[in-house]
Amino acid sequence: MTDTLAVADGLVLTPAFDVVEADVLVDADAGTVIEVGPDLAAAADETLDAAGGLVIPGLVNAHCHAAMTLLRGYADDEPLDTWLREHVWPVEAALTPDDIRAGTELALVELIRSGVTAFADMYFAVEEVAAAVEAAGIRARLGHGVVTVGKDDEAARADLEESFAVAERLDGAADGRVRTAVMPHSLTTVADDLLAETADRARDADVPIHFHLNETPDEVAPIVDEHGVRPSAHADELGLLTDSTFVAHGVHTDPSEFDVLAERGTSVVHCPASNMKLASGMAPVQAMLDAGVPVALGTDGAASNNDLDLFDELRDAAMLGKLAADDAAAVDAETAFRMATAGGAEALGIDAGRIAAGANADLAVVDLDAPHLTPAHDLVSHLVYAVRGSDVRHTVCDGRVVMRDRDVLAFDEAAVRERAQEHAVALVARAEE
Ligand SMILES: N[C@@H](CCSC[C@H]1O[C@@H](n2cnc3c(=O)[nH]cnc32)[C@H](O)[C@@H]1O)C(=O)O
Ligand SMILES: [Zn+2]
Repeated sequence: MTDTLAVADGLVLTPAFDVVEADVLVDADAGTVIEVGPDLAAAADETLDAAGGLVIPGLVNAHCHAAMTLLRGYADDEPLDTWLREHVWPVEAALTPDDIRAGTELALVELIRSGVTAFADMYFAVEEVAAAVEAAGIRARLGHGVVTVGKDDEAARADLEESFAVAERLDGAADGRVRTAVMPHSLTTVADDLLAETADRARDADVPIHFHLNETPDEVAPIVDEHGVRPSAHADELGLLTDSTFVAHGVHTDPSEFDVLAERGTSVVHCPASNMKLASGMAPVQAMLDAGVPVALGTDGAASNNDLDLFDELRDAAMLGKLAADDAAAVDAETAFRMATAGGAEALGIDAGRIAAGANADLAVVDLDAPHLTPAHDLVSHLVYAVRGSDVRHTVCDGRVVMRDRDVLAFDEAAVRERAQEHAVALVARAEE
């Protein structure tokens, strides 16, 4: 007999962006939605109370460095280049796998609490990240970040090989909830010959590629100077852009690049908070969407955000998108919400982002009973402009409840926080020795 779960008595956001009163009946074994409709709770084995709430597809955080929660608030108010080279990288050099486990568990608690059911992560000690994801019960596209600048040939080669080894070893882990990608850090931090090799081998192994693209002007000028083409064209010449590739940021991207990205079907993951905090710039999100570029949403790491609440990102994306386009109609609520759901699913190459019969049962229940969500003229507007991560009451992934009444089931939250705090303090002390 199948094990069923009913998300009962709430409102449900449909794929057409209508809000209906319905129960969601889930096959907990298969991890899929059986039916969306009235009065489905009576026959279910287990019920999740959604009364007073809105059931939404689980959010997808399509660009993250989860373990960087350990560096939250460690080095603020610096531009990308100094922030990375003078502050972040020296501390990261002292990271241990245990640190990464502790930081990732903290990130997972934060992600699940704000209704995220899938995320992409670029970091190292990816075994630890995968083990934490397996325990947490959500989905992820994981990869080892490769940086070759400043390394000798042997160290650079080892980093690249690790990226492919991780992608092969961990793909399909956690009952298929963990998928992988190869993740060269960016076009300016990985040598060209290794980028070309990455593209070739990724195609042969059928593994997606994820990297940072055009985050700052410093990532554009050297490529234009050396190769005479924009970075997206250069990436395309190297063979890096396919429909399974997804790139982070795309801030300093011009219309010729929109065409390349759209033609290849490469998704851009917009990270508005990180882009504002590091003063990287405003991504031309509406223009990219108009040109047919698939756009998703991400937080980036907690050290440049400084939290992992994707509802903040929704609001920031809508706001910054208007400013960038000089148009209040740009990046409207529905557009922003699609980026954080179906857009993220497309970027990660997973089936998610909608609540409908047959779809993966990845969803969250948002409490609507709050002063900042009153009155309720338009709930899609609320999701983007007014809901906070802390409004999420339950999170379900793959048909299983991962948070019930704000209690993340896989972890003892107090212990996770304490462990992260201890690891963060010891890490910084070691790095600054
Ligand atoms: N194996 C590499 C590590 C790369 S992981 C991915 C890297 O991206 C860094 N990172 C985090 N946020 C950003 C960003 O916004 N832009 C570029 N890099 C970032 C992060 O600190 C981490 O070092 C090594 O040996 O250094
Ligand atoms: Zn990043």
